[in-house]
Amino acid sequence: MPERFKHLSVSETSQLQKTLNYAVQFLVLAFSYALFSYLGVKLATLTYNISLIWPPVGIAVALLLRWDMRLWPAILLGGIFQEMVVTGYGFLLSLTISVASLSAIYFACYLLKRLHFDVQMERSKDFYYFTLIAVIGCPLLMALMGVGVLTLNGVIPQQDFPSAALSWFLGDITGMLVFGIALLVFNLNRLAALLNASNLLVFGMMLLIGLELFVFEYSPVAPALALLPVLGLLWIALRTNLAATSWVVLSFSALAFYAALNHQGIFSSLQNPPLGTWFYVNSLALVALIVSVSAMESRLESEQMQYSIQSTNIGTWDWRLQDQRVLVNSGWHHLLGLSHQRREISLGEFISLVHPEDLRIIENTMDNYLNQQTHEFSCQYRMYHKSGDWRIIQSTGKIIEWDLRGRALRMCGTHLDVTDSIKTQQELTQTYTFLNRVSEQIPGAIYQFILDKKGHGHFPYVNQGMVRMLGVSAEKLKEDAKYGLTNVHPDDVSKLVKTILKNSILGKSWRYEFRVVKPRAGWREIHSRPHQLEDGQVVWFGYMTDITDHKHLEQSMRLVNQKLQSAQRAAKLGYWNGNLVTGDMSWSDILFELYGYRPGAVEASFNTLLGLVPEEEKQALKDGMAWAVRTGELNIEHRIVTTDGEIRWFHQLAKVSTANHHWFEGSAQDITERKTLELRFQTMALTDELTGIANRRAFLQQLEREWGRFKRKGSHKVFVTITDIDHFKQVNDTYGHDVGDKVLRHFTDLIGKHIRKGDVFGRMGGEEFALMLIDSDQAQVINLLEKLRGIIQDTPLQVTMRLSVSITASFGVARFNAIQRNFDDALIAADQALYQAKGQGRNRVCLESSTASQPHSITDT
Ligand SMILES: Nc1nc2c(ncn2[C@@H]2O[C@H](COP(=O)(O)OP(=O)(O)OP(=O)(O)O)[C@@H](O)[C@H]2O)c(=O)[nH]1
Repeated sequence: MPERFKHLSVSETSQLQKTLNYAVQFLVLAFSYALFSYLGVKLATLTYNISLIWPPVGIAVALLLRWDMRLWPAILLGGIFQEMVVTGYGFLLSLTISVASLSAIYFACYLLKRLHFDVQMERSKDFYYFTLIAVIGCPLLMALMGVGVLTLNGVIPQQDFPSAALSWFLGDITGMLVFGIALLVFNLNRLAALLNASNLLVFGMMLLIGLELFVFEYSPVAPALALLPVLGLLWIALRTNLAATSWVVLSFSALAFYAALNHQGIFSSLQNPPLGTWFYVNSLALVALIVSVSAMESRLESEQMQYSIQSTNIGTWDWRLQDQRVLVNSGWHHLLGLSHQRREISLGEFISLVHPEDLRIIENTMDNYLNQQTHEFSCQYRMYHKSGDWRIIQSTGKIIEWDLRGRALRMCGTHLDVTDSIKTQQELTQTYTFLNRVSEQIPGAIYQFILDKKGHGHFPYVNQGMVRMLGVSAEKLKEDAKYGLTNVHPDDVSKLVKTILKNSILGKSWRYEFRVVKPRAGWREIHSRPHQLEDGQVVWFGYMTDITDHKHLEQSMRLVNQKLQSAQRAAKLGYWNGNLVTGDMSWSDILFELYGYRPGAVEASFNTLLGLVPEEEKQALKDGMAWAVRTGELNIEHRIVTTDGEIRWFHQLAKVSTANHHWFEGSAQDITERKTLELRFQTMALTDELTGIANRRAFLQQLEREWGRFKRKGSHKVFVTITDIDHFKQVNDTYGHDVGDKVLRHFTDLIGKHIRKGDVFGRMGGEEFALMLIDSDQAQVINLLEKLRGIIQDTPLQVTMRLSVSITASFGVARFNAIQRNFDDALIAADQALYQAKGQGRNRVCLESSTASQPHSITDT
């Protein structure tokens, strides 16, 4: 419960409190039951201890109804006490009478509770229930049972049964009507509210009248005096409430009975004063209570009506047609900004406040009503407000009185200021129209879709776009969402329905594509998000677009892409882009494939690429990338080892696209085939085809490089040797050119096997070869050449089983030296030494003259 309503709530009571309450109430009920029994017997006993005033029943019923029905044992206890102690019956008889009384009392209370009886008795219905059940029914039952028990037990002779029962019945009626009701509706607040001057005056007068009842003996004016309390009580009943009336009735009755029983006052001269008093008091009480309840009920109703009208700011008017007066309430004045001074205005004044243009409307509406074409007068017209505005008033009324000729005498109605609500309505209509127009300009459709708990859907709102796209009228869509499926492609209907139901459960943003066959066959896309309403419905607000063109474009794009991919695959060309500083990259699918991966199987990055590159090339690739970052261009060839272990060549070409961010767009092409060919050509260009060793050009390139090195540092030792097979022409001539070729290969094989890796061996042409030896001493060189010479001489070529060919070779050696102008000079010097070796008989090694003083043979002859 909110904090501010806390004071309205009934505070919780603990079990102990409840028990204590019960105990106190029990004692009060038992005690008062016994006490008032005693008083009843003492005050108004007729015969057989039967009293004409029997308050205990009233007390018992009132307290059971007000407090707790479970208090019934207190009644039993009080009853037994009373019968035994006050009346003097035996225990069994007392118990029997008490049980009989209790059962009648309990039954009456139970019946009232079942009828939802309200103890405040604010409605006449409750008063009549109480009168019938508690005031008449219960006493009748009790009298019959109580007197019956006494008669059966011989306490009352049978012939006295009717009179005793009647007395008992009458006594209980007084107890219920006078005591019971007073106790039932007792309410201090309601009593306190009556303490004003006029009420106190009437109460005082009533007291005086009461005194008169027993002070004066019989007088001729007694009947007239007896009427005075009737008037006083009626005044109280009409002007006050039931609580006050019932207590005045109680006080007055007590006085009247006291007077009657003491044979005093105005009833003392009656033939049967107590019975006369009984009838007087009880009829007076009944009338006063009925009047009080009715007056209170209508007062409460009119108060409720009045407060309701006040709280709603409704103006009321009451038009008396005979003299053209109009009675209006404060709300009516308030609506027009007038201060409420006059309850009554003339019809002329009323009409003068109506907008002249609206008088005709009022006349027509009134005519229609008077001609019984409408069941009430209801129309809107403008009335002048004190602030200078015209307010729109909703006026509703009905004729409530006619004269004998059927002419209207009085018409009542209400005024309600509907200016603001009409303005709001107009604004809403304008906004709705505006939004509708705007929505028609949107290149799509917007809608509201609701799915109820039973799975039934409809579109409370669709714009014209929706009608165009689905080819179904807005009315049909509003009626049932199933019409929206009319033109959906048959293959897509069940999928669409399923996804709607699924989305209603998931409650997430939703996008779905489906096909329609009419009015423009193609694709539609819906976007929306569902909201679960409190009543279990799901509502979507969304939009729909025609994506047919987009779909066609997408399809052709896909086709182009497929072709492009095929072309790239054929060209072994992949694309990438990325930041060459951070190494973040993205690769095309083809590039993944070229690197040996499934697309997306690894993270596309520079590091992944680097991981594929052979160890010896990693640095070169890094350098290439760093160079690209500086220059904005990348052009590098490198190898990678694919996941299959295959070595492949790639050519990376890229240009920077966003310089600040080192963002490059590039391609990587697998150039393995071209590269292999290129390398083969390169090798061929520098290799002697017949022998497979370096050709003249390759040898001279190397020689030139070494010459450069020699020139840079003088200590560099380089020996150049020219060697030539002796009498090779004879070999050719004798065994043929093919054998000559084999001999040449045999010769190079022998030398190749015995030189170091760093030495360079090349064919200078024909049967002439050159050998460059680096970083060796002269002695080591001579030793090597001598060794080679010996091996050649001693290792004939086994051409066939029968034919072996022996050869010898001559060697001319020269060393790079400072006198030489270039490496050619060294070659010439070596050639001269060879020439000398040939001249000295061949199969020998000769050193050129600058190395020795004269070219001289090293070989022992
Ligand atoms: N089979 C074969 N013979 C070649 C090739 N190139 C050159 N020749 C031959 O080598 C021979 C060289 O002969 P010569 O220059 O007269 O020298 P030689 O016969 O070796 O005599 P000396 O050098 O003086 O000992 C010629 O007969 C050339 O035809 C070749 O590639 N294959």
